[in-house]
Amino acid sequence: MTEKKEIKVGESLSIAYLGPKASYTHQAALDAFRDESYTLDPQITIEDVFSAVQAGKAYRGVVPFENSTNGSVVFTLDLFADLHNRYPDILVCGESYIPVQHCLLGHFPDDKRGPSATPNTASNVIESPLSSGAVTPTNREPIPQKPTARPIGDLSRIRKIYSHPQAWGQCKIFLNAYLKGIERQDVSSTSRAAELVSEDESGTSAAISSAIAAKLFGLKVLAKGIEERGDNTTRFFVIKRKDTDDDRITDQVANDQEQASAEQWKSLVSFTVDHANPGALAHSLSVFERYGLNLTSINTRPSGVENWNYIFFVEIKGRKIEGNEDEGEVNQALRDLDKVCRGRRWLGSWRNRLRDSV
Ligand SMILES: O=C(O)C(=O)C[C@]1(C(=O)O)C=C[C@@H](O)C=C1
Repeated sequence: MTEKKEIKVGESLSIAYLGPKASYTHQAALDAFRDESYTLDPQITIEDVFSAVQAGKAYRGVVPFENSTNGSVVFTLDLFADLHNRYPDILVCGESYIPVQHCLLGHFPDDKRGPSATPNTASNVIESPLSSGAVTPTNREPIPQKPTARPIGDLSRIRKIYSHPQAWGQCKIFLNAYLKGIERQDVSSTSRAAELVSEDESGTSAAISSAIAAKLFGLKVLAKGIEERGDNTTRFFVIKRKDTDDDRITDQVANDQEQASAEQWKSLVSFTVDHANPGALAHSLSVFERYGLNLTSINTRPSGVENWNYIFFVEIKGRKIEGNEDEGEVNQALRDLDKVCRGRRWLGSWRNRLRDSV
């Protein structure tokens, strides 16, 4: 996806993304903003991306939203839930699908590293899933899955693995088979994990990250394609501030090209319901059916108001038309939703990119 923008001579627009360089979000940012007039600006956390866009320091932001194997990125959903009203002007204005092939990155034993780089003799280090019992049927897993990837190097010295929390769930089978019981540490991104391992003098840590990160941080690929599904894909959102000047231009151009194809668009809305009222959620969802709007995803997060109350995120096929609140199916559905839900927040419309990439 490539965004259009009004080009002002000499101006470089900043795109905030979850960094450091070589994160999957970096790849998504490169995919969405190919034009050289954009400057990609790595941030430490997903929240920093929201803050930079909300504060107007960044023209756009790129954040992970969901993974095809491991589901929603809850950090991002919580920022959209915005329980403390810190990001009132953030809207989604684009999406990007990036195939995610994870590698285990680390050091080979012959790397010149510190004295502690001695083999880990802990009995819980599994060298082969086939001989180790890791694929033995159990009550919990009667048909155990075998990892599709095998280590290229020796993993016996690894004592700690770093990665982004989303990655663990995408590589469960490999980790269970070859690195069961090894300490795992969550870090802010997979490329940050690679950076930390590159700084580890002992040579006994590893990262789940990308092959690009291996090159950037000078690490060895100890195993490749360790995700459990070959079609593993993460979806990223491009976010903007709702009052960004260039939107009018972007939307206008898009409008001319696609007047008749609301199907080509997706929209996100969040709402809360009165949990004491039976049917409150069903009534809220029925407004989309009423206007023939197909739902493409539903998520929930705790509402922050009361335990066991939720904020619902609904994604639909269709586009909100700005200006005239009574025009178009999405506008009408939102008007009806306001009558049945407790509170609602509009979170944007953007071009559907699913068919472009997978
Ligand atoms: O850590 C990164 O490299 C990211 O860009 C984040 C992220 C995510 O949050 O889903 C992106 C893609 C992968 O699914 C794993 C991690």
